[in-house]
Amino acid sequence: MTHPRLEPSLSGPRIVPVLVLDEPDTAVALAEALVAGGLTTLEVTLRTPAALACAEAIAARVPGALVGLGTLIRPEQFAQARDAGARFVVSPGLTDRLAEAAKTAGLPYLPGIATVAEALIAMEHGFRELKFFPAMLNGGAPALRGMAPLMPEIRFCPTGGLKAEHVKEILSLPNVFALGGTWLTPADAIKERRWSEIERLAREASALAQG
Ligand SMILES: O=C(O)C(=O)C[C@H](O)[C@H](O)COP(=O)(O)O
Repeated sequence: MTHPRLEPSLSGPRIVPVLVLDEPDTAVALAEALVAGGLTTLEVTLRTPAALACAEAIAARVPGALVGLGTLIRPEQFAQARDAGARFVVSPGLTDRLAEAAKTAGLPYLPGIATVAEALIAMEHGFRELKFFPAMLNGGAPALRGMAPLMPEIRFCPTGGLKAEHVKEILSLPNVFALGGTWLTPADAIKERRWSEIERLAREASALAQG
């Protein structure tokens, strides 16, 4: 059995800002800047105590944003993500217990893989959309190109070490449906509430992805 997919819900540029958030009002302002810059699919990482509240606030208050939760590393986090209104979920790696929790939650799920063997295990669980992580450490575009003929039904979202200069090459690969990263949301820009700078970074990334 295959799992529900994220790719059909994506709209606009195939770039997913990966967000580390501390407070819901700031999260909403940041998400508004990203959406204004054209990036509408947002991943809130479960790395901070306020992450669930931040994702919930974005889902409720930022029209046009498709919000997911990332960094799910424990099975119970899948139900928490669903209850917070997440439309997709992401993990840095995959275990049997995470796979079962993802199937129960029923949300589109991107399990992280770093090797061919891990991709095959994810396929055995029925997942066809995978996060390739950390992408640049594990070979970047050439590694993805190498995996394409082996498992043509797998669609990847690489993250980890990606910057604006990687966007064009990576999105041109046949087995990549999107890519993600934190480079669009520098921590100092968030801290100093420089929303126009974030909007500009988002607009530049959107143009690269569509060009
Ligand atoms: O595993 C998770 O859920 C993560 O949040 C990992 C992130 O996708 C990367 O850490 C991206 O981070 P950068 O390399 O700074 O772009």
